[in-house]
Amino acid sequence: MLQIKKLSFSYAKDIILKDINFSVNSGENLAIIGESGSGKSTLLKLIFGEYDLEQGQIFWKNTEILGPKHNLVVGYDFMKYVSQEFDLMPYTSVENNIGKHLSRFYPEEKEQRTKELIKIVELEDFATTKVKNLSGGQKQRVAIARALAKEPEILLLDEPFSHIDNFKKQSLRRNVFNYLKTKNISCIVATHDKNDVLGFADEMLVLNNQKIIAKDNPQSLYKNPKLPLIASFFEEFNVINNKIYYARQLKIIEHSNLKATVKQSYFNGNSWLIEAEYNKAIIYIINSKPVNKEEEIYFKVLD
Ligand SMILES: Nc1ncnc2c1ncn2[C@@H]1O[C@H](COP(=O)(O)OP(=O)(O)OP(=O)(O)O)[C@@H](O)[C@H]1O
Repeated sequence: MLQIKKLSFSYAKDIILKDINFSVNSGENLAIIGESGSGKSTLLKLIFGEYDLEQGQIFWKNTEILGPKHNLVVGYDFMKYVSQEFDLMPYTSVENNIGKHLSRFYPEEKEQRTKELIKIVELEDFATTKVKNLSGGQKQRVAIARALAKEPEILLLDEPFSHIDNFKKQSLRRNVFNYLKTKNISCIVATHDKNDVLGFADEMLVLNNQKIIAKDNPQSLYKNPKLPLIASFFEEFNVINNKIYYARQLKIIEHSNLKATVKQSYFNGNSWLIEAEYNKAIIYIINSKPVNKEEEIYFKVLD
């Protein structure tokens, strides 16, 4: 189990994280969300041992994770970290990057393991390509495969699919997260993308103003977002009478005492997002078809 106890950290004078406490079980997938600059990457780097803590402690099982003041080399064998920078060897092939840390004394196993990982990240066609000739998304996939090569006990992923196109994203998420579950590898994912969370994370932690403001499973946080910040991570939402409603919880009807004026309609695949003015504020409603600008509509709120 990973345990974070009373962690606080500042870069120079700016306090980034204050009194952070949480734990992650073996095999658990924890998603960390929060606005840009809320400290997600910093928290991952602290867990990896890249910086010294100002206060608090981090443990993986019985090992205390210590920063550079105490360790000549950053990091531990049981933990891997895929940063937003990837840190690959550009002039070396995909397969050599992935197999780099695997033992050369067992060439057959090394080759088999490398092949297995290349398949997980769907890079079979690029196995012998030099990394410098890959796209950003392909490099990101090499970095993920390399982190998995020696089967860590815990994996830290910073925006792991951010450079990967939408065609590949969903299948890669399934490959990687299912692989981690089968191997009982704990995983912490910092992300802006709800699709990295819904369907994969066991728990979700929300960072804001140096603190954890919510921690629960994604289903609960999605169904009952207590704060606009949490709702905004998932979908377009409205605050009506101090309650949060997703756009799909507002329904246009023939007549009601809630009247709004339409400002814009946006096609979003399954339906249309209607932007309208209600009580001098902008609200969003999901509708099956577009509505003309300046048309007056009535709506009801579904609980
Ligand atoms: N090496 C550093 N030195 C000083 N300040 C830093 C450093 N790295 C990050 N910061 C600051 O710390 C704060 C948190 O940054 P961090 O990268 O952890 O946020 P984040 O939530 O991961 O953001 P994003 O979602 O944009 O990646 C930001 O205000 C950032 O400017």
